[in-house]
Amino acid sequence: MSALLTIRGLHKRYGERQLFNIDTLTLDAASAYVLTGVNGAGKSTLLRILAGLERGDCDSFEFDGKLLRLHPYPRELRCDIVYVHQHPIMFSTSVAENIGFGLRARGMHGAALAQAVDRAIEWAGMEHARDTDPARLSGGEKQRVALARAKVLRPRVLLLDEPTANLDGPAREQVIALIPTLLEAGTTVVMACHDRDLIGLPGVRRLKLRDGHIEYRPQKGEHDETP
Ligand SMILES: Nc1ncnc2c1ncn2[C@@H]1O[C@H](COP(=O)(O)OP(=O)(O)OP(=O)(O)O)[C@@H](O)[C@H]1O
Repeated sequence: MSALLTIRGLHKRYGERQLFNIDTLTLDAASAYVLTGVNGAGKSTLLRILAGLERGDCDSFEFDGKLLRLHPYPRELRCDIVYVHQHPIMFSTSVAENIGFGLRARGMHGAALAQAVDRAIEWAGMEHARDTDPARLSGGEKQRVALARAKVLRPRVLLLDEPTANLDGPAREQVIALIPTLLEAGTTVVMACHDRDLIGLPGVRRLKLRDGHIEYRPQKGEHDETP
């Protein structure tokens, strides 16, 4: 496995409070991780820093073999690293428009755009709501549209912030079922979560944010049983 992203000395402060000071964070290409930690440990903040949505400082930052700065955040990384919020915000247009928005912004149009949107809608199982205003969707459907909207951009890294939070029953299971297909596409996926079913997905490695540091944990079921 080769490292896609390596950050050394990643630190974040809010005023006097040091939220974390991570020696080394390494994400391999085409790999899946869960990021666990107690409420307030800084999981969302870490993902948002990696996506350039929040400022973080570090000693060195390497992505795909290139040494980059974390701040100001490199423009080209916005295509490669995509963050999906646990309560995604969408335009009050249609599911199809929302999924196509990022591709249009990148210059795709015509048949290629229509085909990519169709495939993403099918992948998310949202054919029934293609022309529906996302405001009318259930929480699980919104999350699936948000995943499709991110996947269609074909990022190298997808950062999912509590993708199953506030979902239960079939809605939760449908979202969990989509995750392995993201991995098959060769994307590196990092999921901040407390969901044992996500943590237990085959091949998913565990990172735990504790006391401001990252602990690399064995995969579920391999060496220990701690959550
Ligand atoms: N803009 C901000 N200013 C000051 N403190 C902040 C700010 N944003 C987040 N925090 C604090 O940083 C800490 C980490 O927040 P974060 O949302 O990253 O944690 P988390 O591990 O994702 O928590 P949860 O599991 O509850 O979602 C929290 O104590 C939060 O209150």
